[in-house]
Amino acid sequence: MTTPDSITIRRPDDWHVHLRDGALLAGVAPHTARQFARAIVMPNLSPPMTDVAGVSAYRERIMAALPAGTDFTPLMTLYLTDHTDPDEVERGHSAGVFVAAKLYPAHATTGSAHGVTDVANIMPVLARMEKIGMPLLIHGEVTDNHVDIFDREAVFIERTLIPLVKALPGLRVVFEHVTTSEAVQFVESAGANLAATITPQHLHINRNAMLVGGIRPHAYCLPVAKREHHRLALRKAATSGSAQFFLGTDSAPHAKHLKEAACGCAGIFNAPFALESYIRVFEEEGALDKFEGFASEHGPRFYRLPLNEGTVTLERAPVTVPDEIDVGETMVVPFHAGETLGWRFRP
Ligand SMILES: NC(=O)N[C@@H](CC(=O)O)C(=O)O
Ligand SMILES: [Zn+2]
Ligand SMILES: [Zn+2]
Repeated sequence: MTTPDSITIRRPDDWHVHLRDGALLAGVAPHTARQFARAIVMPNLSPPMTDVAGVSAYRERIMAALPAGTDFTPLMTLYLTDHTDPDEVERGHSAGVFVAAKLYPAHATTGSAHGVTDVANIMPVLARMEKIGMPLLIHGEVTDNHVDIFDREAVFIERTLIPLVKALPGLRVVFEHVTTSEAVQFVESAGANLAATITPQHLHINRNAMLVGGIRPHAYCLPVAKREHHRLALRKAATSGSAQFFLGTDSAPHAKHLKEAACGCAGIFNAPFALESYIRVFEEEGALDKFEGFASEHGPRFYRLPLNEGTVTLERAPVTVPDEIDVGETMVVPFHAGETLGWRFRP
């Protein structure tokens, strides 16, 4: 229901999030569990989550880190390496331990050192995933030193995605955190087996936010924010009503001192005000009626999971995002730090 003062939607899910582990987990996970019924939890821990036992134990740690009575379901993922065994993938999927597997090109992003060096190495795994209907989630950037960092997503489409989709047309693929008009066009032209997640930061900022007036590490994530015309293409895709685009925050907290450093970490912590951030985009685009599809319907349909029961409400009210958030052991600077957003989340 949408009124001028509030909007109530089916409970949403976050289809791409980093909940971290160890000392950070208990400070980070409740922010996601407060807003979302379910979340696709990324496996790029140290060491990465590469087998059934590891993913299963991580799931237990997540549940143990949440306050008692929290109604939240982590949807776990497997981290693919050059050595992943197709039988292990199928075993974990049929046991319900992981719902999807994640392809990180080696050295593309945070925690990807053990990723895949060449997609050719995992073709038997991907063929098995196609057969059992298990989604493949992709960080879509090439890592070639000769390719400019702002072009790495577009080049990945040409070099890797197009051949992959051609070789395995039945494989269901989520192109994660898309940042370019090329990615939007590719997804739209690829058909129903392809979908994409879009983060709040890539809807709000272009690369100027990171580089004008000084270097701003808290606007740095991967894939890096691009030119304005790309941001506009992403806003159009997210608010279009197309079932191929859905919510995935890519909330990726790093300690403040690790971002404000000579070599700062990639990742933006947006979980605490994720829905407030997204809804502002839908409002600005005159597309509040498309918000529920993006946040609560397109994702579960692609993953072939039931839609959530229950609702959440966002009401118009000024909400100021704190400069820093204590996640237990350390402080993290959230996305929109110090800004006032126009909506308040009500569970
Ligand atoms: N998005 C990021 O900039 N960082 C993510 C990794 C990722 O999703 O690529 C992280 O784990 O920190
Ligand atoms: Zn990524
Ligand atoms: Zn991510």
